This record gives sequence, C-alpha cells and structure tokens, in this order.
Amino acid sequence: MGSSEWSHRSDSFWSNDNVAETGCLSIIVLGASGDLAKKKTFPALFHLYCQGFLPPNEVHIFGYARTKISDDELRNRIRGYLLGERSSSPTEDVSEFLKLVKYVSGSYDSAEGFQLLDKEIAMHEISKSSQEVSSRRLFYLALPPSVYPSVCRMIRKYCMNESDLGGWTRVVVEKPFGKDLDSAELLSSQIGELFDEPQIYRIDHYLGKELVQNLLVLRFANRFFLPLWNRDNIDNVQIVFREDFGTEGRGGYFDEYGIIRDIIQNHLLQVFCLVAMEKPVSLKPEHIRDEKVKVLQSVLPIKDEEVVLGQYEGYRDDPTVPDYSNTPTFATVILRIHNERWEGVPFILKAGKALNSRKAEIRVQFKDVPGDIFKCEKQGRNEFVIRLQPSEAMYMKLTVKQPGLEMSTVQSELDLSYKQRYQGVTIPEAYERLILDTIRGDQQHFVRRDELKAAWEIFTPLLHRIDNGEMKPTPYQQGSRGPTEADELSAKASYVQTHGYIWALPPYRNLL
Ligand SMILES: NC(=O)C1=CN([C@@H]2O[C@H](COP(=O)(O)OP(=O)(O)OC[C@H]3O[C@@H](n4cnc5c(N)ncnc54)[C@H](OP(=O)(O)O)[C@@H]3O)[C@@H](O)[C@H]2O)C=CC1
Ligand SMILES: O=C1O[C@H](COP(=O)(O)O)[C@@H](O)[C@H](O)[C@H]1O
Repeated sequence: MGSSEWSHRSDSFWSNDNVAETGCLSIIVLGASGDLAKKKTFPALFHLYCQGFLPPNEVHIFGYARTKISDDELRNRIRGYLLGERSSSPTEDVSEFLKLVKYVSGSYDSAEGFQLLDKEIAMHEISKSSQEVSSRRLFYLALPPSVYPSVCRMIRKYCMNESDLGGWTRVVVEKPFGKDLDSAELLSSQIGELFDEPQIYRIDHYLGKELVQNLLVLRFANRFFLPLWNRDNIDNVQIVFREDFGTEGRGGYFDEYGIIRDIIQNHLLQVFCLVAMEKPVSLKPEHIRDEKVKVLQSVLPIKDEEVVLGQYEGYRDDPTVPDYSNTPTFATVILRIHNERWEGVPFILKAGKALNSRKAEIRVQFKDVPGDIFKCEKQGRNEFVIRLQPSEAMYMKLTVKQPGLEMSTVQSELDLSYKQRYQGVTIPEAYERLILDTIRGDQQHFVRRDELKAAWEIFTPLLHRIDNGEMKPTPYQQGSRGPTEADELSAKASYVQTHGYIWALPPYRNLL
C-alpha cells in the first residue's frame, strides 16, 4: 500500500471555518526591488501559480517600491529566481506567470504612489470581471519594519478593498517586528489602529517548515509520546540553528539586530512553543495560539550565567558593521518553564552564523535508565531528534544489542528520513505554504499580538544588557562550533553528548 493510501485528510482537521472564495485577488509585494521579494516572495507565488492556487483569470500581482524600473525590468530581476531547485515547472509557466506581474513605483509615505497603486489594482479588478464581484487585496510588506507604520497608513487611506460585495484587505508583515518590548508594542498599536487583528499576518517562516508543522501531529496524534513528554522522562531539550555562512551583504541590517532578534526571539521561540505547549482544545488557530501564549508566559527570567554570546572573527571587516560592534552572531540561551510539565528541564536554544555546518534541529534528550543492568550509559542516552533542515528527518537514538554472538550493546536509531520514505513528494517551501494560508484566511501559523508581546517580554531584559555593553560576545573562529563556553554551558545544563556516534544517511539512500 502506498503512503498516499494511508493518508487521511479530514475536513475538520484542516478547516478553519473559511469557505473557498472567488473573485479578483490582487497580491501586492511592497519592497519588490529587495532581497526577500526576489528570493522568497515571488518564487513562492510562482510555485503557487504552477499548482493552480493562483488562477490567471482571478489573480494579478503588483510589485511596489521606490526604485524606478519598468514592468519588464522587475520581471527580468525576478525571472532567474523563480525556478530555484524545483526545475520541474516548464519555462512557459515562467513566462505566463510573469505576464501577471506589474510594477508600480512610489514612495512609502506619500499619497501619490498609493493612489496610483490603487488605480492599477482597481483597473485589474474591473478587467478581470464583467460584473462587480468581491475583491481580495493582499499586501505583503517585504520591507524594513521602520516603514511599516507609514505604509500601513497609506494602504488604509488609499488602497482598501471597497467592494460592498465582500472580499477583504489583509497585510502580511515580516520579522523582526520591533526591537524590544516597547518598540514592538508601539508598532503593534500603530498597525492595530489601522487594521483588525484578523487582517494582520505576522509571518515567521519557520512556522511554514514541514517538520515544524508536523510537531503538533507528532506530539498529539501519537500515543507513545504522550506519557513521555514531561519532566519525569525528558532531561533536556535543545533547539539549534546553525549556518555555515556569515552575514554576507546583510551586515548593516544584522548589526542592528543580532542573532537573538534575528533567529532566537522568533524562529527558535516558535519552535520552542510547539515543543513545550499543552494540548490545544482543537486545531482552531485561536486555540493553538492560546496555548503558545500560556507557555511563553510561564518562562522564567533568563539568568546571565545561562547565556553564552559569541561573535565570529572577521564579522567587523564588513564595511557596514561598526569597528566596535558588540553584536552577537552566536548565542546559547537556556529557557526554563515554571509549570507542572517542565519544571527543572532546560530548553537550550542555540543559534549561530559562520559555524561548521548548516542545520536546524530539535533534540529531545531523555533521562538515563534507572538501575541500568547493561552499564550502557556511556554509549549515550535515548534521544529523539527532529531534523528541520537540511534533509528533513526524525530519528530516535536508542540502545540495541550489538548483532552477533556477544551480549553487548550499541547505539542505533529508528529512522524516518523524508527523502527515502516520501520519494517523489515535493516538500513545499515555507513561504509558499504561508502565503497560501494568508489567501485562505488561516492564521494558525502566524504570530498573534499577545504572543509577540510575551516573546519580547522574555528577551528584552537580556537584549538591553547586550545593547548597553554589559554583556559581551566571545570571539570564535569562522567554521567552528562557536565559543567553547557554549558546549560547557550545555553540559552544565546536563546535556550529554554521544561521542563516537553520528547519525548518517545510509549509503543505500543514494537518492539523496
Ligand atoms: N532577506 C531575507 O532573507 C529575509 C528578510 N526578512 C525581512 O523581510 C523584510 C525585507 O527584507 P529584505 O528584502 O532583505 O530587505 P531589503 O533591504 O532588500 O529591502 C527591501 C526593499 O525595501 C526598500 N528599502 C530598503 N531600505 C529602506 C529604508 N531604509 N527605507 C525605506 N525603504 C527601504 C528598498 O526598496 P526601494 O528602495 O526600491 O524602495 C528595498 O529594495 C525585512 O523586514 C527583513 O527583516 C525576513 C526573513 C529573511
Ligand atoms: O529569518 C532569517 O532566516 C534565515 C534562515 O532561514 P532558513 O529558512 O534558511 O533557515 C537567516 O539566514 C536570516 O539571517 C534570518 O533573517
């Protein structure tokens, strides 16, 4: 039986009470001249188009930015990024998709540009239907957060969907949403005065990753995890992000934010929520987000001695980075949850740039077996590892009898490697999934305002101490594991590294 025959996708599982909508859909990418737009937003739209989610008789895509370029110049800028690694789409699809893309140039704070944009959108809406139908307008802010308030004001004033026949206006905002608790709250209230919460989609692309989306299913649809997922059995949890390249052309942006704001406060904390939260009442977005808020509010203040900061050597050579920069490019931070399930279990959040590998994973390490009769603790503990990227996988490290005549033990694994198990299945890009959710009106995988506030509450005191120079990063070599103090901190938090065992993709999986 093929895996598709086993799959079960009930309506109640996925539905969010929204009915399929029709009518004109205008997707407006603000900041269309930028890095995110060309690398992520337009390619995601292209893949949605290829899969039939953006029917050409309903959809038009507008790029908007200050740069003065023509429609064709924008198309030429993005063309090369559309196919990416997924070469299965024919090149005719690229040309057909690009015909849907138009460009409007204007500033982010003047009426003129937005009035012109509104006119173009309205013309498209009229051209796509002979009669008045509902209109849907999705504004994607691929822009620095400093311009969000003025852009939102302009959209509110000049570009709202005005059809009496239904439809909607939604805005998608990128991270980093604020720099600390106060600035995030200010930004939230500025945007909150203009749009209702159901219209605002705070995107965190880690929530669109396949194995992050799998966390709820894994935890709450599998009987054997339920009794184990607590302080009685789990010793520590690591949530790790590593990149094997530095800030590369984004030094100016990065130096203002640093690794905690860039990765930990959002991407890793979202993963943390899904690993640690209680079971939601249902899969309704509000039920899930209620549980995420609760677990965030149960996090204890971070202790200085449970933080290690690092900065890679050569980071300050970037001309856009100040010579005296105190910005961490690496951090390990231990979070502790004050509740019945997790009291005493350290959650080790680690992120770094310019390290020795690129990967993101969750590592749940179990306690030692009490009264061990095999004397096998030294070989390593049970671990459940969820590899988010690259090569999505889940594996469970466990002790087995060494095959052969002797009674000895060895570390092995139960392994679910996606490329092997789901051959021929294309895993969608995170942005593709999330943009589709915004069109469908599903906020489950987006960050709610109170969730964001709770997230900033956790990190703001630490961030202020770093900003004030009270805590300094330790230099580390590019291509290393980061500062040695980070491994020492993990060991102090009772993480036991398994020496001499490395999970590998077995050779028969030459598909990889
Ligand atoms: N790039 C990435 O990989 C990721 C980015 N993000 C977030 O997405 C958003 C956009 O990122 P990215 O595309 O890299 O940013 P860019 O620096 O490329 O900026 C996007 C566009 O915004 C305009 N712009 C840039 N700086 C300013 C400014 N100071 N004032 C007004 N307009 C400005 C420029 O367009 P023009 O001058 O033509 O108007 C630029 O092309 C940011 O919030 C970022 O944090 C999130 C995840 C990953
Ligand atoms: O948001 C960001 O994410 C990327 C890493 O994303 P990934 O999907 O490739 O893991 C990171 O490089 C960037 O600094 C950060 O802003």
